[in-house]
Amino acid sequence: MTDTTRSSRIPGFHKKSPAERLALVSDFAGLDAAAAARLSDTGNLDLGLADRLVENVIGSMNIPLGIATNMRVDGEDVLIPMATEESSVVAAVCNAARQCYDAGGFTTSMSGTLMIAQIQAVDVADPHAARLRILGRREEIKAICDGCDPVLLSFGGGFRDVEVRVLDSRGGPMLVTHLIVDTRDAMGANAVNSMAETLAPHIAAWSGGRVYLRILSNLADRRLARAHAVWPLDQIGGQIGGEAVRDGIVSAYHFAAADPYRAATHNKGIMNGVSAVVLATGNDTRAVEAGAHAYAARGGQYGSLTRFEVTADGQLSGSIELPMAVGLIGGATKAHPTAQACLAILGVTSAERLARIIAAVGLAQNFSALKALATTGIQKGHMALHAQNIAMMAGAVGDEIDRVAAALVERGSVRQDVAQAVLQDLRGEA
Ligand SMILES: CC(C)(COP(=O)([O-])OP(=O)([O-])OC[C@H]1O[C@@H](n2cnc3c(N)ncnc32)[C@H](O)[C@@H]1OP(=O)([O-])[O-])[C@@H](O)C(=O)NCCC(=O)NCCSC(=O)C[C@@](C)(O)CC(=O)[O-]
Ligand SMILES: NC(=O)C1=CN([C@@H]2O[C@H](COP(=O)(O)OP(=O)(O)OC[C@H]3O[C@@H](n4cnc5c(N)ncnc54)[C@H](OP(=O)(O)O)[C@@H]3O)[C@@H](O)[C@H]2O)C=CC1
Repeated sequence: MTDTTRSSRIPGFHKKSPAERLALVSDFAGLDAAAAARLSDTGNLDLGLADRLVENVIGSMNIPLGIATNMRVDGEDVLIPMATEESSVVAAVCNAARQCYDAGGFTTSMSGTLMIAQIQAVDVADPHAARLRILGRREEIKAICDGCDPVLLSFGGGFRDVEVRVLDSRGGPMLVTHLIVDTRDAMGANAVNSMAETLAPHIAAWSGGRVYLRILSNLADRRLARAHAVWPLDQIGGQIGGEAVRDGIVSAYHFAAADPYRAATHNKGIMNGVSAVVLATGNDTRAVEAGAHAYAARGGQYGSLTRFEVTADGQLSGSIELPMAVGLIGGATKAHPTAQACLAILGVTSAERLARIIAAVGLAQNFSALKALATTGIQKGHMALHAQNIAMMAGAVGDEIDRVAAALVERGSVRQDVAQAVLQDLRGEA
C-alpha cells in the first residue's frame, strides 16, 4: 500500500551534510543500519570530494575496475583500466587484443580535437542575408571567443572557425551558428559553452533575431577517433577454422549495417568497452554515448560504428570511427583520484592519445562479441563469467560462490533456480 505519510519534499536538503541527508533517506526508505553504513562507505572516493562533485550526496556507488591486457596501440603496449558492472566485458577486450597482438595490434588516428558550440537564433527576417553578415564578422568572432579562455589559448587551443546554417524547422527558418573550437586536452563543454554565451548578444544584434540556446553539440564529428586492426586467420580459427570465423564476423557486420534493430545491440557492445574506459578516466559517458549514437545515425539510417572486411590476402580487417570527446583536464578527470590513477596506468599525456586508445578498445570489444555470436553464441563465454553473479544472487557467499558457479557452468545452465538448488545441495539442505 502507498505510504502517504512520507514526503519527498525536503526543503534545504542540499544544505545538509552527507550524514544528515543519509539519516533522512534512511528514515524515508526504512533502511537498516547495515544498508546505511554501506551507502556511506565511499571506498576510494573521499566523501567530501564526492559532495563537491555532485549535489545532495549521501555516499558513493562503487563499480568494479578491471584491467584489459594484451592491448598494443600504435606499436606501444598499454594496460586498459575499465570501470564496468558487466561480466565478460573486460575478458572480451583481452581476448580480442590477444588475437591481433602478434599482427601488430591496433593502429589509430584522430581527426582533431575540435568541438562545436551552437547558437540558435529565431525570428530572423532575412536568415540567408544574416548568415552572410555573421560569416563576415569572422575575425571579430574569433577575438570574442578567444578572449573567453586565455588558458585554453596558451595551450594552443581556441577558436578555429565559424559556420552558419539556415535550418528549415517546424517553427520556421532558424539561424544556427556553429563555433568550431579546438579544446586540446579538455573535453571542452564548459569552454565552448562560455564562448557561445558570450557571443550570443552579438549574434542577436547581427541577425536581428532572438537568441535562445547556446550550448555545445555532442555530435562531435570534428573529433573522430579511428582504430584499425587485422586479425590473422590462424589466430581466430579454433575448431571451426579461420575462414568460417572471419566470414561469420563479416556477415554479422553486414547485418548491423543493414538493420537498426541489430545495429543498436552491435553498438551497445562497442560502448561496453568505450564507456568503461570513459568512466574509469572520469570522463562524461553520456556525452560520448550521445555522440556515438548520433554519429551512427548520420545520413538518416542508424548503422554500425565498426566495419569488418576481408584483406587482399584473406585476413579479417576491422575498423571503427566515432566521435570521442574526452579530456585529461576538467570534469572529474582531474578531481577524482581514481581517474588520475587510471590515466597513469594508461600512460597518456594527451586527450588525443586517450581518445585513440578508447576507439581501439571499442573495436576490440566488438570483435569479441561478434566472434562469440557468430560461433559458439554469446552465452557460453558470457554466462560462464556471469555465473558468479547468479551464484551470489542465489545467496552464495565466500567459497560457495566459486563452487556454485562452477556447477552451473558444468551443467550448462546458468540460472538462479538451478543456483539455488545447487546451493541447497552444498549446504546439505536439500
Ligand atoms: C569470455 C571469453 C573471453 C572467453 O573466451 P575463451 O576463448 O573461452 O577463453 P580462453 O580461456 O581460451 O582465453 C582466451 C583469452 O581471453 C581472455 N580471457 C578469458 N577468460 C578471461 C577472464 N576470466 N578474465 C580475463 N580475461 C579472460 C584472456 O586474454 C585469454 O587469454 P590468456 O590470458 O589465457 O592468454 C569469450 O567468450 C568472449 O570474448 N566472449 C564475448 C563476451 C562479450 O562480448 N561480452 C560482452 C557482454 S554481452 C553484451 O552486452 C554485448 C552483445 C554481445 O550483445 C553485443 C552484440 O550483440 O554485438
Ligand atoms: N552536453 C554536454 O556534454 C555537457 C557537458 N558538461 C560537462 O563539462 C565538463 C567538461 O568540460 P570542460 O570544458 O572540458 O572542463 P573544464 O571547464 O573543467 O576545463 C577546461 C578548461 O581547462 C583549462 N585548461 C588547462 N589546461 C588545458 C589544456 N591542456 N587543454 C585544454 N584546456 C586546458 C582551460 O581553460 P580555463 O582554465 O580558463 O577554464 C579549459 O577551458 C564535464 O564534466 C561534462 O560532463 C557540461 C555541460 C554540457
